[in-house]
Amino acid sequence: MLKIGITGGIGSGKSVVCRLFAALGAPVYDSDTRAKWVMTNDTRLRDELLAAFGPESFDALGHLNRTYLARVAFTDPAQLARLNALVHPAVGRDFAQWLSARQTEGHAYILKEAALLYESGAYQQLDQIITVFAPVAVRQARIQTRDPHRTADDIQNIIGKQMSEEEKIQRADHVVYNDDAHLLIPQALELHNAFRELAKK
Ligand SMILES: CC(C)(COP(=O)(O)OP(=O)(O)OC[C@H]1O[C@@H](n2cnc3c(N)ncnc32)[C@H](O)[C@@H]1O)[C@@H](O)C(=O)NCCC(=O)NCCS
Ligand SMILES: Nc1ncnc2c1ncn2[C@@H]1O[C@H](COP(=O)(O)OP(=O)(O)OP(=O)(O)O)[C@@H](O)[C@H]1O
Repeated sequence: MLKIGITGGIGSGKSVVCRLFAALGAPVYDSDTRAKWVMTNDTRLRDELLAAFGPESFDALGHLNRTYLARVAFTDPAQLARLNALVHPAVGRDFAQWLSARQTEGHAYILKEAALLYESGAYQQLDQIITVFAPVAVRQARIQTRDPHRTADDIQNIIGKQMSEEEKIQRADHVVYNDDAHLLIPQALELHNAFRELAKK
């Protein structure tokens, strides 16, 4: 079973592309979603987050205070590094459990979606990497529509904390162009068929 990574900057369209692969039957692990799940449900990690970032990290109902953590982490590289150092290993363990459960289901390949595949080092455990590309202006417009609470500065702040699209394109095995100038479904179908063929070897 092939392990395929899919990455791309904020708003590039990773999740949309992953939904296409899911429609074709591929299991998808969404690191962003699972990161929030482990931050809320892994008691050891919760305690570490509370110790590192204070009681504001969670609301009275025990839900992650994402706005607070985003403000702390995305405006201070040292705090972001601290958050990543706590969260990424927990996501790595969670992914390993998810992956072992997929091994016996007969899939040709699985997808691991993560904005930070290269930055977190997670790419080293994967067979091939797809990066989803969209011009920064397209990405900013998409995020301002999807996340009205994020200002242009907020988005720029996050973009500045992620590897450049150019470097991701250089390092990736495949690029999906999600720039409003290329159709997505043919690109996903072509990769789906290529991975199925590769898995037979
Ligand atoms: C700081 C948090 C709580 C903010 O949550 P919020 O819902 O506001 O933002 P969300 O998670 O949707 O992320 C917004 C955008 O920032 C990007 N992003 C998320 N974490 C990081 C990070 N550590 N470094 C750079 N970009 C990041 C995502 O790709 C996304 O495009 C959350 O991003 C977080 O816990 N990040 C640290 C854990 C992490 O690295 N997750 C990413 C995959 S493992
Ligand atoms: N080709 C497209 N045409 C129109 N809207 C799109 C297209 N691709 C993505 N979008 C929209 O842009 C927004 C960002 O897409 P998506 O959530 O897939 O990006 P992402 O890379 O997963 O972002 P993040 O890193 O923030 O999770 C979403 O609202 C999505 O519906």
